[in-house]
Amino acid sequence: MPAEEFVAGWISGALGLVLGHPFDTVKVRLQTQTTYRGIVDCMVKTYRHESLLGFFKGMSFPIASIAVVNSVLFGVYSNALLALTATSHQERRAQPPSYTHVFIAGCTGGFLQAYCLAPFDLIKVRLQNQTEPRAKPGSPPPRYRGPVHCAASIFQAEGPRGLFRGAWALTLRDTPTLGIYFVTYEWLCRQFTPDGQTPSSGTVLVAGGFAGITSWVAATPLDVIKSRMQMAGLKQRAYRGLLDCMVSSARQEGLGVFFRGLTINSARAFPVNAVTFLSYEHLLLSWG
Ligand SMILES: C[N+](C)(C)CCCC[C@H](N)C(=O)O
Repeated sequence: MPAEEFVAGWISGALGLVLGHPFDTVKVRLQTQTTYRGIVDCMVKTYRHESLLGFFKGMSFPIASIAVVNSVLFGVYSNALLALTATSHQERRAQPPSYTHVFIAGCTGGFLQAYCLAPFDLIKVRLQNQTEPRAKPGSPPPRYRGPVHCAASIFQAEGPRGLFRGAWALTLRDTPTLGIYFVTYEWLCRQFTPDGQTPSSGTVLVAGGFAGITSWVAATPLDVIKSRMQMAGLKQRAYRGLLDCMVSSARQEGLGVFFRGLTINSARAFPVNAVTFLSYEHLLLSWG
């Protein structure tokens, strides 16, 4: 099983992640809290109360973990394509796989990465939603002191299953939308590249960026539900399941609730995925 794809996926995931984290924090807060009037309001309040550091809450952990998850995504994707089409990453420019194969491989990668991602994503969302300013004397300490403490507290209170809260919604979110992700990327690359040639860096940036946006647009409704189910059990109300969360969110807040965070998700998706694909392709090219 070729391993370079896993390593390239890890490095490129980490690079994309740092760039996207501030957007991600604003997104999670907008989706799960009702105190903000919009993106700008949330940014201003976060900056005022918590300084720039507020935007980077919960980042050290994703860097180590979500980057590994990205490596599962790209590694499984590439190896699934190898199994389906008997072509390696290098051979695929000359013999491009069909979009059906790309979609199936993307869904496979998406499905497997969702399981690795679930506990890390839960911890990220919980930490991002702690809006207390850092270490102010006299103020009550935040519930979680950091990622390890957060994981341990959830584990203690709810057992290992607690760490997989929202995992089902996450799997439903990621399986089809990562199929869409790779199909969009491949399709755009092929539009701007003469047959059999390697796409230029500019093409990879644009195709990666739009692949990220398309995939996130499709993923946003379930992203909202996922984040809410992950917060359930804390301040927020508890839901009986995914469907209950969907129905009661829509009843209370209208259908618009499913598009919360769409703008910020898209704004984040472009740079993150442009950089992820560019570094992924470059690393694989340079390793021959
Ligand atoms: C499938 N879904 C849209 C959720 C994610 C697709 C893009 C993944 C990328 N690591 C990012 O964070 O943007």
